[in-house]
Amino acid sequence: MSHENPLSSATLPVIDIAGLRSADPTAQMALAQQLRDACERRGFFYICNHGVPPALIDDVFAASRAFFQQPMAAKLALDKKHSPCNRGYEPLRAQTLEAGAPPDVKESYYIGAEIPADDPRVLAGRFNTGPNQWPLHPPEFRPVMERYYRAAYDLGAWIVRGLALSLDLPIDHFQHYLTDPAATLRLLHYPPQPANPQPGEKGCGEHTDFGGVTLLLQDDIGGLQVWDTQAEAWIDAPPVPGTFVVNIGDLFARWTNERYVSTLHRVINRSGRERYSVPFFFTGNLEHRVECLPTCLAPGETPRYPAVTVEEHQIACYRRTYG
Ligand SMILES: O=C(O)CCC(=O)C(=O)O
Ligand SMILES: [Fe+2]
Repeated sequence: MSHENPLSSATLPVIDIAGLRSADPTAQMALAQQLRDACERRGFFYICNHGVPPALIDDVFAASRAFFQQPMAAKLALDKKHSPCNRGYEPLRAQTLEAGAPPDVKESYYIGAEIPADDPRVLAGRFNTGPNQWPLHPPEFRPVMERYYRAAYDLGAWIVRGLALSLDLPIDHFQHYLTDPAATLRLLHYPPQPANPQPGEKGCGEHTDFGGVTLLLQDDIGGLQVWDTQAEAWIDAPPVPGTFVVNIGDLFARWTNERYVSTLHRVINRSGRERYSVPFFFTGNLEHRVECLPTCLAPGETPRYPAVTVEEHQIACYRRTYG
């Protein structure tokens, strides 16, 4: 698929989510309304007042830069190929998010919940479940990423609760999905777009995200673009200090029968500088069965997707983008 259409000047909304955690039902419902509008429109928005300490976010970027700036041999010692559960370093051009396009010009590092090798779920071979690979350099990498993983998980769970309210469901509707989450923290590093790129070559090919919601931190470089179906154009999602970019993933499109859209996006780093970003893919309990929500099926409508477990869905998505 190729969309070389002009850029739209439209902007994505910034939603102040302080009310969500307030335990004030009026504030929560007002917020649910804003989330509903943003999710029905484009499935992409910014959030501010999210409660994740700025110093922690700075530490995440600093540790990520320090890791990627090491010699290749040090990074390859932690190659994700050594991990049965997809944890660790992935070199440039290892993943192809856009079918038919050249591989993505990004390197990355995968981190998940730390689950010991003798845990019954690991012994049973659950997808992406197990211990992390932790680099020795920089020394603060592990404590920083573990703190951030918890903070991002907590925030993601609040967004999912807000989405429940936005769909006229009880705030704890997704409680089973929120237990034992298979959430993935990924560090990304994009070198500048090559001077003579292959046709269709990009930092990150156009794709939708696999999970429930994605919480994205980006540095000040820019390059993220979101496809606007109505305008048939790409919208820039520029860096906005103090915010996360949040987007709906495929699981919410399935739950809502596409009332909430899992929107195409891509990254082209035309800045001439290095770009760093940090997506947190909030994927939830692998055993949870995802099927059309009763509040998303009008009389006479049929579900567009068969029921699927989170695990089955994740396995299919990884297979598709890793050949
Ligand atoms: O780097 C970014 O800004 C976006 C990355 C992304 O879309 C992804 O990893 O799924
Ligand atoms: Fe994405």
